[in-house]
Parts: sequence; structure tokens; C-alpha cells
Amino acid sequence: MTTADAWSATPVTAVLVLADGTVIEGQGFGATGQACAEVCFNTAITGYEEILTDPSYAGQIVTFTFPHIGNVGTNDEDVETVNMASASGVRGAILRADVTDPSNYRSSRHLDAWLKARDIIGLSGIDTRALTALIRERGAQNAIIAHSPEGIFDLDALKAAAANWPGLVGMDLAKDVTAGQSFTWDETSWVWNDGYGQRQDDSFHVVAIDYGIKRNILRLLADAGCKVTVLPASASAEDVLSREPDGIFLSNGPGDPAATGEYAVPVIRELVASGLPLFGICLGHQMLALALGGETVKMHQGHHGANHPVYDRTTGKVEITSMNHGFAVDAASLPETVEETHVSLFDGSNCGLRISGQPVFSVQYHPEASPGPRDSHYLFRRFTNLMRARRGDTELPEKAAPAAA
Ligand SMILES: NC(=O)CC[C@H](N)C(=O)O
Repeated sequence: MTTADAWSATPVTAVLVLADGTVIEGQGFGATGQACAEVCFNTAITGYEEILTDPSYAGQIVTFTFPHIGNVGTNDEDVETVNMASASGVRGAILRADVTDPSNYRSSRHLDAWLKARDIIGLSGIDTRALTALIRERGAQNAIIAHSPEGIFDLDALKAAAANWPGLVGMDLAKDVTAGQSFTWDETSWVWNDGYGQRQDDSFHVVAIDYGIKRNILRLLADAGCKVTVLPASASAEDVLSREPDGIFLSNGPGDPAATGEYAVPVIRELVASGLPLFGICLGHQMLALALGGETVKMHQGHHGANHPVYDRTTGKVEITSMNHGFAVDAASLPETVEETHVSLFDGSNCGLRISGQPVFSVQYHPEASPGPRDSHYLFRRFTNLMRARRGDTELPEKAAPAAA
């Protein structure tokens, strides 16, 4: 496949080399050097900064199907990693058009400089539609991205590196992105005020285990009335329970959920046995399924975007969701005590579960969005309602009242 075209009739300064030897040439931006990872595509039209700072993308290179990326620059507020300067996430960004100068009042930095500072390699000027079609056909690809301003590439070495990269199956990356120490969080959201913007109830204490947690999850937990203690991925059940939480949260994160089987999954099993309300998102959902005796599988191309329809079997409603996952829970593997609550309307894959008769539930998608639609914010209220019920308080409506004008 050759991708140099009229759009990018300039010297080749970056390449993407797939494990099968395919070489895709374009222009480099951001960091220089090279990085092996899995290439996926994301169909979201907005929110590139949130996507590029979602720790769940560690070990991956994101191809944006939307052609204009970078035109609103970057800022400090839209960063999703808890550690603002963290470089341990996405390995590369692939764009159709070259990054233009930012034009937005919130911008404080050009995407190019911002990527450099975060050690993320950029490749632009390629036919992203062709690459997306290739991934759809053959599945997410192992690859190497390389940026050399001098345009010097050892293609044989790059091909060998891409072919030898082991791939995400079996790779535990949560341990690389988790915060090294515990911290507390009580900052509410400021961008979205959909009625949860004011703290509803200060008295819930939630312990969140950080496998690569996103800021907006923490903000929405705070909006829903929780004071959050965040513990590293290595936390034991005793570490969690000794904080006397009202509820437990399992975060999103990168890598293969099954690769966390030696440390996180047994801890989650013990936490489920505690009987406390428990809520999991994405990697947290997958690890909960494993803890309950289910299995996870690698998907063909994964789900990465901000317009994925999901059916909530418990209410009969459809919500449009943000997604970012390459593994999925095999619903058929779940034991009878576990109910499938949500399914993808794109491919029928599992998108949620709960334990019958126990305050434990999780979803595969990202209800905190960031970027994406707000349809699923109700799940944070569903979580606090489980904590309310446990202490005998009346439950609050899941749908927030519209924000005052
Ligand atoms: N966003 C996430 O938590 C991703 C979970 C997991 N790493 C996957 O790709 O399926």
C-alpha cells in the first residue's frame, strides 16, 4: 500500500510499518524515535486530547478517522491522565491532515509541541481511510511507528521489530500506568453541569482502584457525592477494606485483562465477597467478569469511538456511548448468578453485567465519556443509589434534573 499522494507531496519523515511488512509513508510530527504498538482506529470527531491522554491506550497507536486533528490545540483542562505530565499512554497518533496552528480560546499549546513533550510520535498525511479499511478487514495490527526528521529509516529493522512485537494478548500494562501511591480526590466537574454538577451528598467514601483511571471518572464520582480514595493497582483487599469504604470502584486501563489475573482478579473476588456496592468500568468490568468466573476474548478490531449504541436490558433504553476497548467479556462464559445488563447494538457484544441480588455491576463502555455523549452519566447515580440503599436512604432519580439556565 502506498499512501503518498497529492495531499502530502512532501518528503517522508515518518513511517508506519505493519507486522506483515506493509510500509505506510507520511510526515512526522510530535516526538521523534520509534515505538512498537497495536494500531487501532478511533472514529470520534471531537476530543483528541482526551483520547491521547486516556491511559487505556498504552501499547496502542491511534488512527483518527476524523481528518482534522489538532486545530483547537491543547490545554491543561482536557488531560485525562491523573498525572498531568504522564507519558505512559498512547504510543502514536496517525492523522490524515497535517496539524494546523491552533485556533481556540482554550488552547495553550500546539498539538505538535504537546506531543513532543509527552513523547508521543505523530504521523500525518496518510490515507487514514485505507488504513481503517485494512484494520476492519484484517483486525487491529501490530506495528512500529517511526519518526526521523532526516527521513532515514532502516526498513528491514523496522519490519523485524514490528513482526517480533508480542502484541497486546497477555500483556499487563495496568501496572505501568497506575499511580505509584494513594491519593484522595474531591474535585467536581466544571465543564458539564447536567444537574450532578453540585455535590449531592458528601458522605460517601469510595475507594477506587487505579488501573489507569481517567480524571473524568473521578470528577463524576465527586459530582455524584463521593469522596474518593484512589489506591494503586497492586492494592490488596485488606488495603481497600481497611479504608472502610461505602463503595468500591474498579477503573478502566490498558492491556489484556487476563494478564492481571495474578494480582488484581483475586483481589476483586475478595472485594465482591465483602458485599459492598461495587462499580467497574471497561478494564474494571472485564476483570470483574474474570473474578466471577467468566472469560475475556480479544476482539477483531475493537470499539474506539464516541457514537456506539448500547441497549440497557434493565430499562429497555438505548444510550449512545463512548468506547475504547480491544478485549471483551464473553457473555456465554458468565455464570448463572451473573446477568448481562447491556449489549452493543453494533455487534451484540457484552457491554455490562450485574450480580443478581448483590450491589455489584459494571459496564464495558465509558459512561464518563470525555470525549463523548453524556447519556450514560446515570450509572454514577446508580452506584450511589446502591450505597444509599445499603444505609437505608431513599434512592434518588437516575436522570438528573436539567441544569438551570
Ligand atoms: N478502556 C479500557 O479500560 C480498555 C480495557 C482493555 N485494555 C481493552 O482494550 O479492552
